[in-house]
Amino acid sequence: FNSLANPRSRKQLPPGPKPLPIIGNFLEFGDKPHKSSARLSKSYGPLISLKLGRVTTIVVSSPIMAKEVLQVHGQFFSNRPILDSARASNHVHLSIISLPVSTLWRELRKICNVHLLAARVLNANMNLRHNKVEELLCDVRKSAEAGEAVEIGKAAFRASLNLLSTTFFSMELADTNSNTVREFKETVRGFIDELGKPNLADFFPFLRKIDPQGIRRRTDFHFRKMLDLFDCIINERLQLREVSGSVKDNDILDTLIDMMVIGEEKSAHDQIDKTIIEHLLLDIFAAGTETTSSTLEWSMAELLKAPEILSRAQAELKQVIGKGNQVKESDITRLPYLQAVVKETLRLHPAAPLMVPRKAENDVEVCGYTIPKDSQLLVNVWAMGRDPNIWENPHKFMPERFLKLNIDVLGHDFELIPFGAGRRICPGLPLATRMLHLMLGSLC
Ligand code: HEM
Repeated sequence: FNSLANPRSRKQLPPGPKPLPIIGNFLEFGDKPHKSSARLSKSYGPLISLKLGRVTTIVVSSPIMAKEVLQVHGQFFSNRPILDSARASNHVHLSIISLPVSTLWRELRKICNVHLLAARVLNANMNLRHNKVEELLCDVRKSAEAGEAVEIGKAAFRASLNLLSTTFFSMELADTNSNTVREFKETVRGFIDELGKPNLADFFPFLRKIDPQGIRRRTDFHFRKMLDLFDCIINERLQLREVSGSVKDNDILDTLIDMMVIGEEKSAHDQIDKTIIEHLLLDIFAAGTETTSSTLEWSMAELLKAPEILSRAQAELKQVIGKGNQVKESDITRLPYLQAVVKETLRLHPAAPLMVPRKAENDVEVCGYTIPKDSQLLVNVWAMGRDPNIWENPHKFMPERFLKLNIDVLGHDFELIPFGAGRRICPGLPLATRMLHLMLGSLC
């Protein structure tokens, strides 16, 4: 695997199926691209190239190759291709997800890492999440007492959204106005659905102007609604501050507003204004809700299919926390089996099976092949999680495997990277893992 072995002049694309004229390999790629590219990798190897319309797409599906592109050559794959839907509401120029590595992107990452999602901040607001989980349990109990089935997917989405909004806005959003909560949920769902649809304009850039499926237009509508909502929340808090003098909640919303005010005074964060904060919140809610709730839903589905695993998780909870006591985030480190259940869920059902696309900034030589400049790079996390060369009984849900393995999801162990790796690794990882363990432990 000497990535510099081949002379630069011999540009050789990684192997892959022959593309058809115009559509390229769209038919092979299909509507379950993580599964189809896993199948193709069996014939062509762990580094394959496909042509999707006009876009050269490289799919990586082994930990060694993932390390090559995300770590060894990470600096050339640190940006992302721009989805046409991200152009809605001018989001692309302010979005932490879409921005290339730049001063603004670094500033936004710093805000996330230091002010929003650092352990110190998450410890300070964990009681808010504990209260919200109690509400989830109340709803589930009520349904159980009435003999009604609980739709876990719906409950998980609601709970994830509530935990996220309570973390960022304290209690206000969820408590003051239930219409706002409902509208918020519908809007988040709306744009997540749009972002999940394959968009012809991304594969045939000349179609961008006409937005053939109307995805950018509808995304624009949802983005505007969300941005208006964040604007209202910020304005309400600013008014509250005016009424109560300098009294503050000292929560994340206050921190963000302080940054904005400092921004107006052009000191430390002189790039950060209200618009940027609103777009950052938009990304956080887009990236943090469906991912967390679908992972929780899969965990519950796997546990309900395997009662002996559920019993073992319950026994651990009973022993460590005591029956009837509330699970707290501070208990997670003492619950190795629960942690193993979450890892096993992320191995089999990563919320982003092909990670979030990256883009090659230059021609890059990897293991004797050339990944051409501007091609899109996908890392098949789903295929690596099910690779029999890496995992024993790869398709079986066996949390106990992680009790023996020293593997975590923090981006160092390339066989398990559900949150990505390298400089664009998911900044929400610390909050996502807290929410997942808290909700799953509580439901168990
Ligand atoms: C189970 C839950 C989650 C999973 C599996 C997940 C997974 C991912 C993945 C795979 C990436 C791309 C990483 C890369 O390119 O290396 C990502 C990026 C991102 N995630 Fe998450 N995520 C989750 C929850 C969250 C939460 C709760 C938040 C916010 C609080 C969040 C915010 C973000 C943001 C802002 C990015 C873009 C970072 C950038 O491009 O610089 N995620 N996530």
